Amino acid sequence: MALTLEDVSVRHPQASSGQAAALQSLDLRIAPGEQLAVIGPSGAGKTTLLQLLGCALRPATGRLLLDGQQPWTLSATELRRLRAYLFLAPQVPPLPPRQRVVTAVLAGRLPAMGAIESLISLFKPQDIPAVFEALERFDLGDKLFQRVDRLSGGERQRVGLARAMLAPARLWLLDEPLSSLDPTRARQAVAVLREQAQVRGVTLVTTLHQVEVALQQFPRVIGMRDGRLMFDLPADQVSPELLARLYEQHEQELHGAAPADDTPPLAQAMPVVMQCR
Ligand SMILES: Nc1ncnc2c1ncn2[C@@H]1O[C@H](COP(=O)(O)OP(=O)(O)OP(=O)(O)O)[C@@H](O)[C@H]1O
Repeated sequence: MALTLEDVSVRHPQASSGQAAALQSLDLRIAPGEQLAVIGPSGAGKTTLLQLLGCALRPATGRLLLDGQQPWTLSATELRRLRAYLFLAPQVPPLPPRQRVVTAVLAGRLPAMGAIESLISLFKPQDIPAVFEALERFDLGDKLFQRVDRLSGGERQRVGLARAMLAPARLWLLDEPLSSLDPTRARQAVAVLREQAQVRGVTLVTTLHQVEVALQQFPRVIGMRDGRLMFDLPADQVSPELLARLYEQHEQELHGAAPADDTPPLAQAMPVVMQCR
């Protein structure tokens, strides 16, 4: 899927009137099948950018084009059809705690299913081999029939990523997909995601706090700060000076520490958006 942003600004509906726009005058072009990482300090607008691309938030000004179409000018039916091709994975996957892993992963297929098929899938999982294969890619084949609430945070996050393998999407938007993974698992997960995106011709945009992973494993890296694009470069052209400027006054985030998060634990565990419909 091709993505174009022309002078786009975005405001969160809940933002106070004095609050600056979360995205400001963004111009961006992403070709079909491209893979890129978005980095920047906490509050830079990375998640907002994914929400915009996933049609969860609409531009306040400017134009967003997905495969040449302006989603917000489409009819409700056409928008729903377009959203079926978008896979937006939040940092904390919204997995129902009592659900079996197999059902949770199959939920990735829901946008391609009719109502009756969806219901059947909920009670009698279909195509278990495809789910097993998806889980195996993330080293989770033995968790197929495990309950979601018996998984560790890292396992849950990988189940959320395995969902992408079942989704009929042409655009994967992954928000901090590695935040609960150790460095080895993180690298493996990125390798799987990149390989599978390439095989399927899927465009892949991911936000990352791990700057090293972004630079070493992605061909194109976007640096954001204060809702603006600071740079958009091939990874090998992102210099230490650029990074120092991007993370000025947030140096601990550049050097691997997760940003301080004062969100209460319950709110962190709340589901956000997995599939835009
Ligand atoms: N629901 C919301 N209502 C109002 N303002 C919001 C909302 N979500 C985010 N913002 C604001 O929008 C700006 C961008 O936030 P965003 O979550 O996109 O940043 P981020 O780069 O993803 O940060 P982090 O790395 O901490 O996840 C911030 O100033 C933030 O306070």
